[in-house]
Amino acid sequence: MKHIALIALGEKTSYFCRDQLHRLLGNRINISNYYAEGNLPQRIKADFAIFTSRLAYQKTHTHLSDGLPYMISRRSINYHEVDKLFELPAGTNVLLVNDCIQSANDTISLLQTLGIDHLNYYAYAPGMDDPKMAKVAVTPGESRFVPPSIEKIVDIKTRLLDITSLVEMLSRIGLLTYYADFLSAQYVRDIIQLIDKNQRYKNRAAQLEQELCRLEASRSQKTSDVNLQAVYHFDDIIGSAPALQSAIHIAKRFADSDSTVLIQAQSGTGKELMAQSIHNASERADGPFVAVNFAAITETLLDSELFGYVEGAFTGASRHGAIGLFEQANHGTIFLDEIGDASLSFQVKLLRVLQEREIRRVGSTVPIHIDVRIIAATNQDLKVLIRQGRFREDLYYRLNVLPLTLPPLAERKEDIPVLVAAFLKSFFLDMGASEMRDWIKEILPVFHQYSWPGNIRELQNVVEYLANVCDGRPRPDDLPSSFTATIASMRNRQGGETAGENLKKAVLQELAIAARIGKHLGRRSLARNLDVPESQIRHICQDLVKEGEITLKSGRGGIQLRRNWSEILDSRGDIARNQPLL
Ligand SMILES: Nc1ncnc2c1ncn2[C@@H]1O[C@H](COP(=O)(O)OP(=O)(O)OP(=O)(O)O)[C@@H](O)[C@H]1O
Repeated sequence: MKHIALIALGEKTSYFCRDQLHRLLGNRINISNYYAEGNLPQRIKADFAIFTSRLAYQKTHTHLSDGLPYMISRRSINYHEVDKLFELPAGTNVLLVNDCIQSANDTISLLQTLGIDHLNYYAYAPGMDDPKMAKVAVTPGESRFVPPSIEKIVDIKTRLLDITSLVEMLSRIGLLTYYADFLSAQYVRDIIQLIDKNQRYKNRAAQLEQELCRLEASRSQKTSDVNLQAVYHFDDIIGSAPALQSAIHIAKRFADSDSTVLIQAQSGTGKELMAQSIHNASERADGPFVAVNFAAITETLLDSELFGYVEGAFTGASRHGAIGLFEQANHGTIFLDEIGDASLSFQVKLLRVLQEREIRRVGSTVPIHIDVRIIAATNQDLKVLIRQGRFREDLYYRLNVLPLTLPPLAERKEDIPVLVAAFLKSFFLDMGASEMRDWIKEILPVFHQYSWPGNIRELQNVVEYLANVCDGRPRPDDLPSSFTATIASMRNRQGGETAGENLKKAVLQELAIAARIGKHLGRRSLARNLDVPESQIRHICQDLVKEGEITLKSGRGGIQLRRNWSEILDSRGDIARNQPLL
């Protein structure tokens, strides 16, 4: 697996861009993210390094290990956020605020290139005089630099790594053809969504679609290079929890069959891992395994991606046409991931393919028979989508022939140590078993308490994060901020338990001190002496009865010590020391 070091100036950008890479490239590339202000190791080791800005490069490049190839990424605006700008009236003066003047000017050029040119932009960076030209500031995540005269801030959030830089990076690490379709789809979808926001830009959308076609055409010329292999086997699935073992047992039975499988499980639980394992244990193991992610492919591309197209099917199409993913999966397995995200119109087409086992290339009426095993997966509840009218019931029944569910990590926490050990092994090749036990010691109780919404993928990321930021054994406070609430509630509970124990001791000592002078105390006197509510004293007394320390009788002298007062006072701890004797 290729290992990329992503290096930013600040922590926020570092995590933001890392998430962008994860979203675009999935988990087949190992990404370690660093930032100049914080977690830089002495020597950054990886297959390739990408800096998020020239400034990040200038401040950190001395940490690169010798000969490590690198590039400085260009940055692009965040298409999901930029539609906020359409809400500003044409001709509005806006201060474009960024961390340095060059970045501010770059952002202005980018916005103008995208046709968002109905605003009058003035570049601004910290250290400059406030031009007092505008009441509105637009900033990509740098609102802390906005001058005080500004009345309204439009934050278009941290800038993304630019697509052309990502293409360059993938090309330099030899993975461009593998990711080309994914990248083009994601990129073009974002831009088209942006442009759809405003009627004014519809003409440009048409142009972009032609860009889209060119990308598609160049991608399809290279489809023979696409990696069509499933790399995982059942033996790679780590964990002995009964719920997981029973899922593996069922999946192995499914591998013997050729029927359609529907895997329903939370995100990051190993659906693709399971799909690949089924394929590799099936009779189709020597055939291709093709994964299609419906959350990543734009509607415009879907038909040509899945069914292919013939010469002249659309502007920019390759002269020779191209085969689609269904045809590429012939004699193998197609993995339809995130099937819940497929549009209703595409669901109709899919249903037809499932029924007829035939496809037609875009621009052609000739049916092509395909011999493909289908494994679909989703982390959504398809029954709910059906009720909401977002998923076709007939397609659901076509897919749900062999249903498989995978347990979330929260339901198999006993597997956490072995998963952590496996993930650690990929960072510290020579780490022994006892070293691993030692490494996890202090954070394991937190891991057991945490809810793991991102499941195994999240655990994998957390281990990678700790392996990068901690020099020795990680402590709970080293964990990322998603763990803060869990750690706080564990500490509160511990605090509560200690407070309870202390109160018990204090009650016993009060009773012993009174007994020494022949007095008995009731609950009310104890509550008054110790300044706690009587209800709490009642609970404590019930606990002390269970522990055999006191007996409760009705009437005066109701609370009786079972041990001699001197024994209790002799063994008194810190609590009693400051309390006056009666
Ligand atoms: N039981 C397991 N043993 C080892 N690694 C696992 C296991 N389950 C998941 N993983 C790892 O966790 C990551 C997520 O797995 P995978 O992509 O298969 O999950 P998914 O359910 O398909 O996720 P998504 O719904 O987000 O597509 C991968 O890196 C995978 O190798």
